[in-house]
Amino acid sequence: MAIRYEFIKQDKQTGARLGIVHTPHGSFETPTFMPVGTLATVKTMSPEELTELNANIILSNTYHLWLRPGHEIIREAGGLHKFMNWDGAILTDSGGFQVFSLSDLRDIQEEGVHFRNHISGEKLFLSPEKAMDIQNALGSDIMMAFDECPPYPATYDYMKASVERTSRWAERCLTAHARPDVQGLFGIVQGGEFEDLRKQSAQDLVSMDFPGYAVGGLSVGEPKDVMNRVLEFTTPWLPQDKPRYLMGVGSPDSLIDGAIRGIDMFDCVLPTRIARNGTCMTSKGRLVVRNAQYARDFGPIDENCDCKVCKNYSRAYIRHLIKCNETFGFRLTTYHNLHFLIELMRKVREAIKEDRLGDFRDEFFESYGFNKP
Ligand SMILES: CO[C@@H]1O[C@H](CNc2nc3cc4c(=O)[nH]c(N)nc4cc3[nH]2)[C@H]2OC(C)(C)O[C@@H]12
Ligand SMILES: [Zn+2]
Repeated sequence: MAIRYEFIKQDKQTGARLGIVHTPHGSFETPTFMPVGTLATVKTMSPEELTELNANIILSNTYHLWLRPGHEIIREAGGLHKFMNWDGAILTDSGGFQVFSLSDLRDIQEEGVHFRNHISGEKLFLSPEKAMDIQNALGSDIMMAFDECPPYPATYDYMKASVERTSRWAERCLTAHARPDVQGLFGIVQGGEFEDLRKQSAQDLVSMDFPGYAVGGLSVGEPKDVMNRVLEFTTPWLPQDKPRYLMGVGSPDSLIDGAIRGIDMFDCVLPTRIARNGTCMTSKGRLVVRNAQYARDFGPIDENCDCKVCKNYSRAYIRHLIKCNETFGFRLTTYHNLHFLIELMRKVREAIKEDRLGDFRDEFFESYGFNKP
């Protein structure tokens, strides 16, 4: 079996679950946060540092690797694990979202999507079969079905037609899947904020019996209360014995609120992206370390953090590096932000074990400043 989910327990205070996902490249406890490595690298981090951070699964991307360096090169290299020297688990997104978020001149047909390469401008075509061929070449442990992530907001009629096409595309992905023995394929639930369409999408995909399910079409600009409401009426339609993955979600409050609503896996570019402009996540909220107020601050980014960055480097030093555009500065803020989110998910799992995730949420939100009006 490529991917197997082991349900361990549900938190008594909330809908959060403790589980383990087993993959051909190792097992990991859930809920978990997955660092994003779009171009076969989690920007500025080495595989050894990712292991040191206890990152056991990372993301990469069909669309981006198809364009550069080309999936055939990665196939010849022996697959993505070998190419990037990463022996943990890898999940690849299918390109569905990237085509819609990065490219213009999109023409969506039943067969697939015609669009323009966002780098060279050349015309390209991506279909369920092509997306599966690329992911088969990459050899990721978890592959995503090729779907449409509709723009937010979208009309009911547009969303209904899109959900029905995404379900037909999911069927085609299952047919085109070459290695179900070593690669797990997740279906992606769509439907926007329409409860009946989310139910229809989930039921369509569950009837195809995927080894795992993603909730797509969120973190696309909708307010957080809309995301939370959509999760509340979507996750109950997903099987308890399969992993649930909320795509593109990464702020600390959304991770906790997603876990509370039954989500097991999360990914987002947020921690690594904001690190590269000198913004850090801390137990007291965001800290923009490049700001002048930290020029003579010789304390750590976060005095409640035990990461090697907070143990060995000061805000003043990191601010200096960032201001001088020194790569090492971005490595320090990235390492700390990834540690912060990975450590946050460890605390969430601990709270589930002790049936107190609701209390943990209140304490964390208070400290981080989310409850401030
Ligand atoms: C907060 O970071 C911004 O928000 C985007 C992440 N939000 C997101 N929602 C997603 C939905 C889907 C989906 O429905 N289907 C497939 N296949 N993949 C998806 C990937 C997704 N990622 C980041 O993407 C950009 C770079 C636009 O800004 C970031
Ligand atoms: Zn730290």
